[in-house]
Amino acid sequence: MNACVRAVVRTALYHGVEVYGIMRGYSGLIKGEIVRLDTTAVANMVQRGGTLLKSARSQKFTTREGRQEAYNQLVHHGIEGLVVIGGNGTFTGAQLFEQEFGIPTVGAPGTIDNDLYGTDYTIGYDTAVNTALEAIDKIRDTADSHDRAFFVEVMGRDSGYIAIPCAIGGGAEIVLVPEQEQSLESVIDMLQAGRKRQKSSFLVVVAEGDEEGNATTVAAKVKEAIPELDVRVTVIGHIQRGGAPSAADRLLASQIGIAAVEGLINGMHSVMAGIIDRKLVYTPFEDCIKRKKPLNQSFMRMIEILST
Ligand SMILES: Nc1ncnc2c1ncn2[C@@H]1O[C@H](COP(=O)(O)OP(=O)(O)OP(=O)(O)O)[C@@H](O)[C@H]1O
Ligand SMILES: O=P(O)(O)OC[C@H]1O[C@](O)(CO)[C@@H](O)[C@@H]1O
Repeated sequence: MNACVRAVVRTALYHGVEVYGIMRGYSGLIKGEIVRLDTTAVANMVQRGGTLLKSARSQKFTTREGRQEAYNQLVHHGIEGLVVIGGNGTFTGAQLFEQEFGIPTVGAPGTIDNDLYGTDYTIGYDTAVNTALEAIDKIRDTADSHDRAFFVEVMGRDSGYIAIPCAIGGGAEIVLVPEQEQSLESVIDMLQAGRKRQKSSFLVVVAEGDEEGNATTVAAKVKEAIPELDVRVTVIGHIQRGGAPSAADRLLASQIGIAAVEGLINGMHSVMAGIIDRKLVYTPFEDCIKRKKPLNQSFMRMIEILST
């Protein structure tokens, strides 16, 4: 996020536009936690994880009264346009806010989950995948030397975008994702088939939102069905949300930050800046919120082939 904030600030200043940072998202907007940002405020930030603006959820912004207070703060500070970084919820709020109060807003896709329509990748996703994969590589050493079956849970809320590259890159036998139904019986069958082929260790990547349950639940059910299997569970957790951003994320965040500000300056509003097939695109919030980014089915096939 920091790399995106930095790009937004520097682009605005480059075009002679005054820029303010709003602390803690809509919550800080309502409370007037608004600070003027100059170029030094974002110096030494491109390589840092997290966000200097902090992050918070705001129940109050979902109410008309809360949004009125937010608007009053913008008027008070003379702010005429907004760049919002976030996911579906952030854009839903921004769209409503713009409809009610006419403040032009451009969005930047900021979530590790990569589940946003209108961009191939979201800011933070590549870093999260690399972090999870690094952990999986280490887990594999134990799986291999101790002949164990590891069930590794990765983040992604209701999506399997993090799980899939982790499964392919981590050499997993099975991946469980919310977008695709896969019965527990089929998981058990695949593990049994592997055992018949004298396979001694297994890696199953489970997206946290999978229909069959989280990694702990799935592992317990598998253990019940195959008691001989030495089963372990690892939940990778919030380390996926932090750390220095990858090169790809720094580049993406910088491109999007520039595009968001230049979009606003050029009169765009209620759109999200994204990159599709390496090209900059602006997608209406309406589509980002309502449409689903389809899962690449060829990736699922790859896992099946590569685990043979
Ligand atoms: N229906 C809505 N109306 C008004 N504001 C909303 C609405 N939904 C969400 N928001 C505002 O947007 C904020 C961010 O939404 P949310 O918590 O869903 O995160 P997000 O942007 O989807 O990112 P992520 O879930 O990936 O962290 C909420 O705290 C809330 O203030
Ligand atoms: O830190 P919290 O509030 O528990 O949220 C965790 C969720 O946020 C994300 O990290 C990003 O949306 C999801 O992958 C995860 O389900």
